[in-house]
Amino acid sequence: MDRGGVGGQGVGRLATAYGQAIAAHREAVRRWENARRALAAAGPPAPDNAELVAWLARVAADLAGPPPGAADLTAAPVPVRVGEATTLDGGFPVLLPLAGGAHLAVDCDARDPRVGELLRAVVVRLLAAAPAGAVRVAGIDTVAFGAAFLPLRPLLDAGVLAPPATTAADVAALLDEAERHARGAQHGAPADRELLLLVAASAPPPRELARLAALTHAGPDAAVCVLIAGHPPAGPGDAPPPLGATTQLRLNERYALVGDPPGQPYSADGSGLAAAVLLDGDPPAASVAALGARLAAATRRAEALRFTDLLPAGRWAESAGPGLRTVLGRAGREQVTVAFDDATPHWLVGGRTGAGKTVFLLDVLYGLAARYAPAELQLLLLDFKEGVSFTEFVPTERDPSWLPHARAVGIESDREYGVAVLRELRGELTRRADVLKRHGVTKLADLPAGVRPPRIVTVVDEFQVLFAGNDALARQAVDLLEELARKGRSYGLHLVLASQSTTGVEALYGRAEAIFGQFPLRVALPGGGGVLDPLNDAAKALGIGSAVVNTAGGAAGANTVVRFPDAHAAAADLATLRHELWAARPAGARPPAVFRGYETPRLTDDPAWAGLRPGGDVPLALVGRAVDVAGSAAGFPLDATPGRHLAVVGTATAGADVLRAATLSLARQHAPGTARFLLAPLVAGTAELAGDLAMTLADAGHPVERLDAPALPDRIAAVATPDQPGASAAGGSPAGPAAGAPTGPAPGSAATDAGARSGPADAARRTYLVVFGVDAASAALGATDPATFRSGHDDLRALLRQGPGHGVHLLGWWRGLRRLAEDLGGAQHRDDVACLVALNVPGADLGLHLGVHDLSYTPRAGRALLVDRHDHRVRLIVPFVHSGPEPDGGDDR
Ligand SMILES: Nc1ncnc2c1ncn2[C@@H]1O[C@H](COP(=O)(O)OP(=O)(O)OP(=O)(O)O)[C@@H](O)[C@H]1O
Repeated sequence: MDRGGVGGQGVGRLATAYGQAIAAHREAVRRWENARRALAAAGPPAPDNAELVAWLARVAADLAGPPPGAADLTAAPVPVRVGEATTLDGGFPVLLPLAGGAHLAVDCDARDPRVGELLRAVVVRLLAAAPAGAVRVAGIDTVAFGAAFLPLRPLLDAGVLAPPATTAADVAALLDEAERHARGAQHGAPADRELLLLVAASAPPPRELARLAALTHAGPDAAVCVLIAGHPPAGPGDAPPPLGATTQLRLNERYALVGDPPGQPYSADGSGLAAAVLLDGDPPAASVAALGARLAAATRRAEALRFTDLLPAGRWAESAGPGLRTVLGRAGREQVTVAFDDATPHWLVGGRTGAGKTVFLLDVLYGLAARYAPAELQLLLLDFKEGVSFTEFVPTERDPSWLPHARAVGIESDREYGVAVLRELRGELTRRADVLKRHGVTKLADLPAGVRPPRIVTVVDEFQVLFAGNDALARQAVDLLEELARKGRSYGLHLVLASQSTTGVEALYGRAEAIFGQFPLRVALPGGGGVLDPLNDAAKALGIGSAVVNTAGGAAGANTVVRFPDAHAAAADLATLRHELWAARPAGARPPAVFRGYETPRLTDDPAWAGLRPGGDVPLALVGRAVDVAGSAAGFPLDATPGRHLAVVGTATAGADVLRAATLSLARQHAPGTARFLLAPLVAGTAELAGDLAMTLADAGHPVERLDAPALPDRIAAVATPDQPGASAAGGSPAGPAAGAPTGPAPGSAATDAGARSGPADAARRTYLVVFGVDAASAALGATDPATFRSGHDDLRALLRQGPGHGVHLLGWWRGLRRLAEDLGGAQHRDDVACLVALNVPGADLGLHLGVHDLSYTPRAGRALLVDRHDHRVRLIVPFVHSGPEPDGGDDR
């Protein structure tokens, strides 16, 4: 049994001593030393034996070292038992160095049952030696279709063993993954390395074998350990690729012959261990099951991602100067950080509905808000769909807290709101460009900390809605988006565009590339592969709670699969954090401006209402809330210019509400007795509203008259021109209350008469003629006076042109554009009513009436278009509605 240089007698004694030592780990070193001393006493050891002694001593020391489950398999090889050597003096365990850059090859494949058993035993021992989660196993079995791995089923169930690769394509994909793993490990921090144990139960085809062989040369930093069976193959053929750092086993009928382990040879001449080895059999099924259960439990524990894991140790501790960063989740055991910076200034996020888009955004937004103070970060949050994505961040009756970074939040937004947000951002961009210029720098990051404005992250959920109309509004959105995407990077303006569908986005007038080329960071949630390159199908296999994060514009090969925690399931943590941040808000911080698409605003709830008081120069007729970022009140100043009248147009009954809001807001700007109101409820259903309105106005001390259609022409004639009797405001000898009028001139009106006659330009002396359904009076207005040949229409037109000059304004609701145009006397007179609120009027008709060819307006419930022909303002508004209790007129100031 004397094979090579290891002397049989000496080895026998050493082995016996070592065999006993291994049985009692803690005793190993001491006994080994005893054995060595005994050997030394017997004479100088042969050089070969000295090496064996050294190596076995180290093995023994190792065994006495880390307890099971604690070995670091990527730092250095660990001794793993493969069987028992038999000598004349008895047996001793054979331990081979594996992992830490050392590998194993067996010349027979797993069709020899001993090989399968050996591979499984080694897999189990390596897994048992390392901490849970530190080893991942991938199997290759192209010969027996994975049969070699069947007994390891509990490990498969535990998620530490991948389903074996059984076809050439599977093997190629597995090697791709292994090579990526190796590259990642080589560039990653040593502490984060996970060992990939590649187990080939048979040698793969030559190409793949060459790749497998290359991995054995990659060194310990690659964190790969290869166990390959069927190598080198028996029989003739091309020389197989040489393996690096590998212990080679050869099987004969009964035994295995063990080659020299890498770096720790048994022999001087490469002949290996001079003892036949009986390989270990399968590990007991119960042990495999127990190991699987232990690893599965540990994996569950390790993988339980909590929302709080995303948060930093301290709040608002980071500077946004170089960019914004937050932890999104984990890839394997590694934390994944995402950034808004020069490399990834904008993000594109895709995922089918229910894929976790809202959760993803909440994770990111709260993660950022916890890291950066509001002076470093602001948020504009815009959602186009029905849902609750961003309601978190705004105060409600139940929870008054808000996220202090949120500047504006749009919930179920209109496209117009979206464009308003983009316009606001462009304004910000221009302002920032000035600041940068003044400081002689080209990037926000280069500004001194004291003057550096916050970075602004704008999230647009379901952004494709912006382009849905293929109209002027869509074109504006595209223009704005392109400019912001292009320039935002330098100015600290970042965009997150999220969508459940990128179809329609292609129709970006050929500018999709120009826009999305500026979005290097792509996040594909389940069903969101559309944001990746067409050749990149990494999103196909995603489950809820994971995403492909790609920093190369979606290109294949730059994917990281990230798991992120379920923010919905951590509502209490979110609320705690929000309250904490809210409590820390800077003094004077204001809650975000909120636009809720479904809301029906009431005049008396609007902050502008509270600010109205008598004494201003030009009274303002408020009609609704603008669809803009600030949610400002929308209205018309009614000054002395000809044409300062209000026409509300459309059949929608909201027309009456708009007139009511305009009337009440005007009344609030007049001291009692300085304005009078002539109310003509001509449309069925408006009498009650006019009655209530009259009562409210009278309670506030304003003279009110009610008119019916027949009385209207005379009153119009009376107030149309300054020289008409009764033209002046505040009860200047009105014809008396019309039928059913509840009030006459208010008490005290006589006292104001003198003032009313003091001059037509006196803004404090006004008459407001409020007609609910001017079109209903067309017969009465059309009638001609047989003596003068003047019709009511002539007087109406005189009023429109001359009335404002002496304080008389018409507030009229027409139910059709044609009637309005007719009453005005044709298109050339359209400026005679300069203030228009269009309700359900087709956009094309409105454009025609106004002489504006590219007017984009789609009539819909709860929206109106405000047009002021004098200052060329056209904007979408949400008209004030009348519901609930009456306001209390002008007395509650
Ligand atoms: N990381 C996660 N882990 C576990 N469950 C998750 C995770 N992310 C999301 N979910 C679950 O998936 C469901 C859908 O999530 P979410 O509301 O974010 O989807 P969405 O894409 O915004 O849907 P929609 O577009 O229809 O509003 C929720 O029930 C949520 O709890």
